[in-house]
Amino acid sequence: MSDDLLSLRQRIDELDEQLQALITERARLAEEVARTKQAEGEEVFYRAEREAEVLRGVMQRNQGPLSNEEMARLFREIMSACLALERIMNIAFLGPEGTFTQAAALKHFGHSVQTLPLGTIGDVFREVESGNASYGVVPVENSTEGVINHTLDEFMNSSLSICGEVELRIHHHLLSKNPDIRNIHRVYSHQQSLAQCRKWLDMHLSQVQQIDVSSNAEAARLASTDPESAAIAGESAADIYALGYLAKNIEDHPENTTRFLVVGKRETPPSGNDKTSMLVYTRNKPGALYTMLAPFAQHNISMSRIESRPSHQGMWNYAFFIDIEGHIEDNNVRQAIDELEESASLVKILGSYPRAVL
Ligand SMILES: C=C(O[C@@H]1C=C(C(=O)O)C=C[C@H]1O)C(=O)O
Repeated sequence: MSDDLLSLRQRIDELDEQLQALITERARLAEEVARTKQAEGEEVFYRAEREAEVLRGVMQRNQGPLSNEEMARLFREIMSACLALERIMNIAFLGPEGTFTQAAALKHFGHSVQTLPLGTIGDVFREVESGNASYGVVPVENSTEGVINHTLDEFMNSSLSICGEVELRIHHHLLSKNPDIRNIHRVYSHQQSLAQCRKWLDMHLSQVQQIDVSSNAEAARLASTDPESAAIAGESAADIYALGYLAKNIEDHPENTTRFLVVGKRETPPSGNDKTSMLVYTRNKPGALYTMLAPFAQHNISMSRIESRPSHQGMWNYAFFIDIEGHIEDNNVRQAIDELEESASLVKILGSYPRAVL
């Protein structure tokens, strides 16, 4: 080994030692925070708003060469490990193991949590409501396929609050036990993923049967038992079921992103850069939508999403899911909602939460 390389490695060793000592000191402080919370009778140890603030600080201070996201991801894991000293959290998600929802849960909470796979979006809500899981993670919209109605509908009857959002770039791969694409006769995947790879499938596997199954992870499991088949799924499913890659990143839109929501029992205080989601029921009368939206315009509040769903409460009533910028504790948001309550049949605040950092 050259002297140059040797001395560089010595410097790295010294830095690692310092880093490790600092991480240990940080972990001790987190333990002290836990004792303080306990002494103050606090039951909730996870603080979404504080974590968002820490991660934003990391990104603001970063000057490269690591990207902001890479640096924040490292701190994400340090915080996750520190929080696990206070309490190991159980995170319910739309399973099985290996779904994108699990990847979203780990992206948001880091890897020092326990993830609990559940069969349906409704089960995720029930498990958090009953207290068996601390938080739940469910998909809410995809940039190519649109909104996930099951999730929106659950909010109509649930008392849970949204306490976070996660955005995940979705990359689909063609995975199989078989090394030769010419031997593939069936492709398994969730119907949304088949739709997201439609052009690629038409071009490369137009003669092959497409089988729509309950999740991408289930597709990967099936492909692991059937060597004449392939699955369209993500990287974690490939790892879990030991499948090889026949083609990578086969999604039609490279910017394909899915947004997930984190639900819990606690309302989240302001983090300094927040969003608020609400459900607004209106009567079907002329100008209802216009009247509903006017307070947001008057108070200079940006709206990032509006979706309508049948309210299931009388044939002509609608429920609108609205996301705005700002926190319910901000004056302008509070005022706009007070005004909105005068015209709408019902306004249900689903939660104010930090805008996705990572
Ligand atoms: C240490 C705390 O508890 C948890 C751990 C955090 C951390 O490691 O920075 C931040 C927020 C909490 O989820 C805290 O509340 O400050």
